[in-house]
Amino acid sequence: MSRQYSAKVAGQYLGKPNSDGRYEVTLIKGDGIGTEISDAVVKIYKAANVPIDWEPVDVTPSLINGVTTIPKPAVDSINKNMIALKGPLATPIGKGHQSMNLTLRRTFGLFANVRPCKSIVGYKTPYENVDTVLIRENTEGEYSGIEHIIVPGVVQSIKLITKKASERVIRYAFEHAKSTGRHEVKVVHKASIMKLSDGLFVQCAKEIAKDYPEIKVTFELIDNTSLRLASDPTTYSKVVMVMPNLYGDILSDLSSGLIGGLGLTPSGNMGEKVSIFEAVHGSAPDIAGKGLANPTALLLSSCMMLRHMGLNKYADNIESAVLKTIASGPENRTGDLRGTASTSSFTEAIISNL
Ligand SMILES: NC(=O)C1=CN([C@@H]2O[C@H](COP(=O)(O)OP(=O)(O)OC[C@H]3O[C@@H](n4cnc5c(N)ncnc54)[C@H](O)[C@@H]3O)[C@@H](O)[C@H]2O)C=CC1
Ligand SMILES: O=C(O)CCC(=O)C(=O)O
Repeated sequence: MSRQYSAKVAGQYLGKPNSDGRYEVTLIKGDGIGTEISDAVVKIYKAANVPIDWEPVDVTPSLINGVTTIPKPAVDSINKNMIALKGPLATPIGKGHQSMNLTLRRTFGLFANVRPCKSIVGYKTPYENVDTVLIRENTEGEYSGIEHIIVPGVVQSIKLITKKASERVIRYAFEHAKSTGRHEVKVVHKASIMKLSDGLFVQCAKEIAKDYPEIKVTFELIDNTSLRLASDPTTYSKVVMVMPNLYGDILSDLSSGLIGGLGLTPSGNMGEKVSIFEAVHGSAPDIAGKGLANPTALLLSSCMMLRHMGLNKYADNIESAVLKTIASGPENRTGDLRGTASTSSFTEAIISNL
């Protein structure tokens, strides 16, 4: 029943267990539904006897010299453990501090955001056998945060694309394809319009592809990819998609919609030394505090994390229990999956299926 959500290709996990064979993992519970879904993960890990001790940290942002900054104890904990599980962090719209999600990715050089999306057996949607893998450049592009007011009523936002960041995420995508048996890397872009920025991304891919003659490389305009994903996602089943930041953000939400929504899709932010695993979704303020949140996406992200740490048997056990629970019927599913379960009754059902 294992779905093998794995992201083990970039920097290897260098953490070591203590003398009792246990690992320390930094836990950022997050905002909105973050506490509810993180508590579900902690409870399930305890029941599954996963040899992990959580180190919870606070990432409330502070502005130091006008720069959004992560509290030092959180930075120290992540640097020490080299691995973290993160709930969603809310970002104010059109004002306020910069995104802490992006700040974490930049601070720890988490250059590749791996977002797999696979149909859940037993939960029917109009799309069957979805099995996509999308890798999003995670440190620059449209999310560089370089914006100016030129004159009132005219603003400029700079999309920064560098050879260095493009090359490392594209190489990661080829390595990922190689290690997971996917035979094609599809570079998603809009170089017809952004001839220089996306053009550089495409050019880097053409160069790197020469090092991987066994992997086919193809190129597709982002608008075409959106159409084809919504028409027949199975054509992407043997493919690893790689793309600049914003495209990856949008296409991964679109992909979630194909299999039942944001409550289901995991991700891993991969760096050379540190990696942080989190759901694709945000803090869901519309359902926060109501016991309605689906913890599946964070749980599957944690399974990616366990496999990155080499703790595969625990990942398999938890993942199987989650999928079995969802397949067992609407009374054991949360409302986003047209079910009647609360976060806590869903969590108990998973525990009984471990
Ligand atoms: N990586 C992160 O931490 C991310 C954070 N955000 C932040 O989250 C906040 C809210 O953003 P939204 O646009 O509302 O997106 P969202 O992903 O929080 O919610 C979109 C819709 O999906 C539902 N949903 C999401 N996760 C769910 C879950 N686990 N179970 C059941 N339903 C779920 C929500 O109820 C809502 O209807 C914003 O402040 C945004 O900046 C958004 C995306 C990613
Ligand atoms: O911080 C945010 O709100 C954006 C995060 C984001 O782009 C994502 O995780 O998909």
